[in-house]
Amino acid sequence: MIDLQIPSVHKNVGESAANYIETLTKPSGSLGRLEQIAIDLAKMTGNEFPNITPPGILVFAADHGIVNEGVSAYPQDVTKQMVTNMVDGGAAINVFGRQIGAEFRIVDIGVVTDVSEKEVINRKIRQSTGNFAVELAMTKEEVEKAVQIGFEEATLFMESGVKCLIIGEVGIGNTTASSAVLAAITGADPASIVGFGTGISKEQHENKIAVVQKAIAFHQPNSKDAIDILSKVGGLEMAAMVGAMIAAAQKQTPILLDGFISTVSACVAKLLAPGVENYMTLSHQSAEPGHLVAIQHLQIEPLLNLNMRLGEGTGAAVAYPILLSAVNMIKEMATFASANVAEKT
Ligand SMILES: Cc1cc2ncn([C@H]3O[C@H](COP(=O)(O)O)[C@@H](O)[C@H]3O)c2cc1C
Ligand SMILES: O=C(O)c1cccnc1
Repeated sequence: MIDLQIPSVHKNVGESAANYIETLTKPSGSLGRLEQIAIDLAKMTGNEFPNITPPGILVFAADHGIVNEGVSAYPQDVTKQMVTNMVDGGAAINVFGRQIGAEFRIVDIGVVTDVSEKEVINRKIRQSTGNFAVELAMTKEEVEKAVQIGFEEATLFMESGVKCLIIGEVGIGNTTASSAVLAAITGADPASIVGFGTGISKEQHENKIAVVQKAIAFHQPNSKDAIDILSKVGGLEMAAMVGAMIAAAQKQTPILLDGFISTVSACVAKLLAPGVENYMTLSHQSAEPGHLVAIQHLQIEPLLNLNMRLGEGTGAAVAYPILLSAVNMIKEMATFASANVAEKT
């Protein structure tokens, strides 16, 4: 298992950033939350003038046996097809990634079919998880392997120069796995978490709630044991995302969370490695109802609410320029003294 120790954030650097922001040529507090974002990034990176460029988008792809229960609006084949689409640059995450000058990598951690594209990093652990309505999603060893792989791939990505990590996913059925994981962690009724995912019908939604309720009753996951929860009702890409988040936090690299799957994985990461959450910023609030439950659990404030519900890392890529604005503010604005502007009377 990977090292789970998370370094403390640099509180003193945050304090100097806050003091320095007070000297910039603007009324105190007038850049609102951008000011706190700059302070938070300074605390994470240990640099009063943080560098978050280039951002890196790391997508983990995997399939889910739970799709046999009729929980998604799309066929399982779409996972592999979207991996190909991402390699070809046509997915939403490619578009938004290009627009922010992001580096992009995609890892196959458990797609059910063979992925032959050489651009896809092949770290397949198994072909899809098991159907957790009737069996374990995966063994505890497989969970630990996926966490380890996520950790390794994120580490390599950061070593290549990435300064802010966006961790995305693709995997048909993963809103069901995320709902079950969140129900296991929070104890909340799946009925208050389960949403419409890719756009299922009302009948399918009722079935999806029942599937998650039954799975929780069947497996009785231990709410305090991240590995137990992932093994019983999780996903391979979720476990890899957890490992990637821990790697970023250990390198004191800011993590920009995306939507439902990303935030649920962040809740798991916090359970496994407390302190990891201090390196996270939440990009947006997804339309998936369970996202609010995860947000409240993590006690983190989303930057945007655009009614998005796609995943892939898209919300994070769209929100990244907000982080960049905060950083450029503290790096480039003149001070009252340097610009010879009169201070408040
Ligand atoms: C074309 C397409 C592209 C996607 N990109 C991300 N997702 C998102 O939707 C899926 C989860 O929803 P559910 O649990 O309802 O299957 C995941 O692949 C997630 O990344 C997509 C879904 C589709 C159909
Ligand atoms: O919020 C998300 O991340 C999400 C919602 C629906 C489908 N896929 C992802």
